[in-house]
Amino acid sequence: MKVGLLFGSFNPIHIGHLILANFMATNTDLDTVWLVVSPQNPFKPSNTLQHEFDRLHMARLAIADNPNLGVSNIEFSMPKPSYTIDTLTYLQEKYPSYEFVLIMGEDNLPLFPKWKNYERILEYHKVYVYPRTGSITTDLPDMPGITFVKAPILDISATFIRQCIREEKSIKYLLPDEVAEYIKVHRLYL
Ligand SMILES: Nc1ncnc2c1ncn2[C@@H]1O[C@H](COP(=O)(O)OP(=O)(O)OP(=O)(O)O)[C@@H](O)[C@H]1O
Ligand SMILES: O=C(O)c1ccc[n+]([C@@H]2O[C@H](COP(=O)([O-])O)[C@@H](O)[C@H]2O)c1
Repeated sequence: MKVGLLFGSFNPIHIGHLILANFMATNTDLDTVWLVVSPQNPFKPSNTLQHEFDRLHMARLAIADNPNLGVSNIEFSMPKPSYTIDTLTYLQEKYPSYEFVLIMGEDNLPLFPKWKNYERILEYHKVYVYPRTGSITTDLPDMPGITFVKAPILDISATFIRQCIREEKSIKYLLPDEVAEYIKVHRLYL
């Protein structure tokens, strides 16, 4: 089984993540895509970060009706911040017969050479990159094993959604209704 792993803060999950993950699961050689919710990205401040259990719950709500996608909370029981190489190693030990492919949006690529043991990630795993606006991917070191997937560009981000909520603007259609309702009921991101 070939499993794509989309690591992210999902703060909150939005249709960009969902279209990306579904596209990878249905238009590439991947059998399924798991969204791995990271408690703490080593490179991101935590001041705007919603509690990890809220982010996990929203991710589960968002993919509930999609058999192509799964959600993993594997990093919740691992040391923080969440280093992807450690999670990949752990998952590979847990599921030795699976092939794990790392999925990322193009915006993550310029900083990828600064990730913990990124060369080891490339040695053991393929990486599929989804295009994203505003990403500068020139002057990167030669990174074999990276595939750029041709797919529709989705100009949407969690930052924009958090800003809409703060400014009391509508977030309808930017994320699934169930997630919007959860955010409203629990008064998140205000
Ligand atoms: N619209 C998008 N197009 C392509 N990739 C995306 C998009 N949104 C998120 N991703 C990718 O999904 C993964 C998780 O992203 P993340 O949870 O940080 O979302 P985000 O919208 O970038 O959040 P934020 O705005 O808070 O930085 C990353 O690899 C990111 O590049
Ligand atoms: O392993 C690393 O050194 C590393 C450095 C930066 C980011 N990451 C991971 O990349 C993922 C993308 O994060 P985010 O916040 O952009 O959704 C998230 O799972 C982080 O833990 C991992």
